[in-house]
Amino acid sequence: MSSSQVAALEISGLQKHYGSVHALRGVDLRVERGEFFGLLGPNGAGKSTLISVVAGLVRADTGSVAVLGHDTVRDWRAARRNLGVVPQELVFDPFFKVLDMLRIQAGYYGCGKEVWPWIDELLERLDLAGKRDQSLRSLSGGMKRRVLIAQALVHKPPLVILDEPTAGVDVELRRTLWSFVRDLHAQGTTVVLTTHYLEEAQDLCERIAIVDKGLVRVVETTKQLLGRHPYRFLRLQLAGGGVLPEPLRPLVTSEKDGVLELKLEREAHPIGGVFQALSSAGLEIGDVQTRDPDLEDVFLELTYPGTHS
Ligand SMILES: Nc1ncnc2c1ncn2[C@@H]1O[C@H](COP(=O)(O)OP(=O)(O)OP(=O)(O)O)[C@@H](O)[C@H]1O
Repeated sequence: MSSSQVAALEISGLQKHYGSVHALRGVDLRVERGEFFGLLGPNGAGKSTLISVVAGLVRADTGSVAVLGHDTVRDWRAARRNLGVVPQELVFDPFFKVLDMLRIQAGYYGCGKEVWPWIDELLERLDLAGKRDQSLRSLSGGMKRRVLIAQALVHKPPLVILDEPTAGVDVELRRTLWSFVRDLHAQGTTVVLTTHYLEEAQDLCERIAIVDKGLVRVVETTKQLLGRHPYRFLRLQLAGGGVLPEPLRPLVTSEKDGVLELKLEREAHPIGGVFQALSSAGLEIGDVQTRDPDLEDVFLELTYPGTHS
């Protein structure tokens, strides 16, 4: 990955106020071409505002955005041609038929009949082929969401931004969508994803930015993020019950059906020490498991430090 090449997305010094709410406080972010990039953050962090600015739907107070080197204000046409955004909200004319709407949408990007086979492929891949002649208002919420995804891709943009694409959708659509997005990515499309399903982000994204209170707090590879977590978790069941010795009690994060989960600092609390303390207290271990932190643990630690104990 060379920083001398044109980035898929380059965001510099972005600030946005809504009245007295300072939604973006100077966001800098660079997404390289070909990346599968995650944008995570708690509710109200500013992710949707950021995406709306990139999409040209909201104007920033200061700062700039470039899509494949095209400034989204000065060179908005080229920027928009290179970008496909799947928004959270469903926005389209309910009286259009699915196929007509997609062809019209392609026309907005200056694309004609040459993309019709691609539109057919989109309908096929998103399991919409049987709905092509139905009006949008007659579709279920899940089907509408599929159309929204197709709509963002009609012009084959090299950068695709998906804002919470799986919020409230069923397992089948989630699977269809991810298999399709993985294929797009494998063919060279840059993908930026926001999701509250951290498991999805952990599985899919190569690099992740965590946004909080209008600022990018961390940008790291998913592997680095997971590795930076200073804890590991130990689940144990005591054979015949018993009470944990005093020094171990503050480490317990949960207790359910006789299974205790302890959060151990890697350096300060080696697992051997825990076993020794149990044995000195005359306690016998029935069952034991360790768990490395997942993205959810890291996320909570970074965005709500101290509250995740
Ligand atoms: N149109 C608007 N008018 C006023 N305030 C807004 C508007 N849109 C967003 N905000 C505020 O800006 C801040 C950032 O909101 P934003 O929707 O960008 O966050 P988010 O990270 O996308 O949250 P979520 O995960 O809940 O979608 C919040 O305090 C929100 O209330």
